[in-house]
Amino acid sequence: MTHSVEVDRRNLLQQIQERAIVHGRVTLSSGKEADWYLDLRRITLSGLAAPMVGRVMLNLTRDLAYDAVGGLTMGADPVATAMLHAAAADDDGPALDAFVVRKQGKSHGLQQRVEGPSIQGRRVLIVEDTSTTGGSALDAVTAAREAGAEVVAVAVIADRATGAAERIQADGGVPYLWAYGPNDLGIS
Ligand SMILES: O=P(O)(O)OC[C@H]1O[C@H](OP(=O)(O)OP(=O)(O)O)[C@H](O)[C@@H]1O
Ligand SMILES: O=C(O)c1cc(=O)[nH]c(=O)[nH]1
Repeated sequence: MTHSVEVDRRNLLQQIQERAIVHGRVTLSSGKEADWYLDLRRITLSGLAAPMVGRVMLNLTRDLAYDAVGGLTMGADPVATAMLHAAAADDDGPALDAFVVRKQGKSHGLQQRVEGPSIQGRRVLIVEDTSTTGGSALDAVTAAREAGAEVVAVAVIADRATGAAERIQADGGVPYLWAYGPNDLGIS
């Protein structure tokens, strides 16, 4: 089956608006306070929406050359695997591996921080479900570089327009792409 990028983008946005936006006072990962929250796990772990996430994120990053995708567990994990499956479903496109960056290195087993097929010497994309300060994505950028990868960019489903773009570009030295911003989501 072929999928229209515009239809996917529209349908995914509708899913996010209907199911993931939560209004109310919340404390964020960074310790900052906010008046709204995006629970994108309701989207990336949805059987209906996850395939759209994969296709929209592949399309968003179509001009970049990379062959593995991952980020800081756990928000990034279903984004990366959605992209892996979307790439696998496309007979014309190249295969894509996924990887998981642990929040801390493991102290037993192989004691790795980055799990999955080796990313050493490979061009990789760092993903997130959403970014606020960009700190989680930057943590993953650093871990991927320490594992020997070349990071080509960071891409997120939804950006909150709270400084992540500037920080990732300045401190990470890579482009930052997002599929939807607050205006798209209807939040200001
Ligand atoms: O840009 P930042 O300020 O780093 O915030 C964004 C991060 O916050 C959320 O994860 P959270 O830390 O809640 O952990 P989780 O992925 O384990 O749910 C989200 O999935 C991002 O990883
Ligand atoms: O900054 C965060 O922690 C954060 C913001 C948001 O909207 N959604 C989320 O899962 N985390």
